[in-house]
Amino acid sequence: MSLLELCYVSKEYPLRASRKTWFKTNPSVKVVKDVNLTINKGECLALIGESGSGKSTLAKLIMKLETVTSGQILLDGQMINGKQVTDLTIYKRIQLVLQDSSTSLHPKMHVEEILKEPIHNYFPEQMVEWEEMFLKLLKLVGLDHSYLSRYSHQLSGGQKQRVCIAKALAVQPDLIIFDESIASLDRDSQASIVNMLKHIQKKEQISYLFITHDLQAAQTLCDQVAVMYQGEIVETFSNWDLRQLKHPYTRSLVHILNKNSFEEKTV
Ligand SMILES: Nc1ncnc2c1ncn2[C@@H]1O[C@H](COP(=O)(O)OP(=O)(O)OP(=O)(O)O)[C@@H](O)[C@H]1O
Repeated sequence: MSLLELCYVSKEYPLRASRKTWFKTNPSVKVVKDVNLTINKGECLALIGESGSGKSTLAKLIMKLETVTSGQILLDGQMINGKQVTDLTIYKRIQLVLQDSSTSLHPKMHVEEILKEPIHNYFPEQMVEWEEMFLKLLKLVGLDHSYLSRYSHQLSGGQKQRVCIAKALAVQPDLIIFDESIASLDRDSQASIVNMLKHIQKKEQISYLFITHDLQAAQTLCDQVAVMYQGEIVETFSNWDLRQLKHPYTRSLVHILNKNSFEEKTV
């Protein structure tokens, strides 16, 4: 059953920031082109593609951080890219975890306050049980209660990402978008967070849109992969068999992944 559907979604940016007049329109560039994409309930979809192919723009369009030029974004069949839907309604159902957690964590708030904020905003009636909720959230992301009193500068990169994930989970969303959320971490932290996300997804039945350059992580975590190339979704697949992939760009990516894992095994 589909949770999020993108129907012919496009985004154009003006090439220059000049003013439009009656005799002249600004030239624009289309960075997302008629994208059709579905994320089912409880599914994890990876979005891969070369730098500049439009992946983050797509995430921003879903989160209403950018306006759609044309097309529709539907959540449970309801259009969410119109003016009538408030940002709060969207953020209650969809959360975004970015690569650079330092921008998402207030430097003067300790972890307890960071986690309290979404619970206070979205579930004020549950504030009485907040202590229990914090501990559950921290446990889900592999941290213990001793982290509640720490400030973000007292956390490692991996721990900061875990707190950001806990903050997103506090809202009890249906979908979490991870935009290169583990890219800045070392290999061990990446593997550990990918395993943790897999565990959380199975336990909480949340859907993920996992934007990444890391094909190995996508293979471990995701049920389906969508490939973006120059603003278009050129292929969607669930079988990593090179012979079944059609687009040359996907084939070259998977070929490199297979070669690297063969070399790792033979070292
Ligand atoms: N506000 C903007 N104004 C004009 N062009 C923009 C704007 N934001 C993004 N772009 C352009 O849109 C294209 C897609 O950018 P986007 O950040 O979505 O790519 P991406 O696939 O996420 O890349 P990466 O993997 O490097 O993060 C790029 O060519 C970028 O320069």
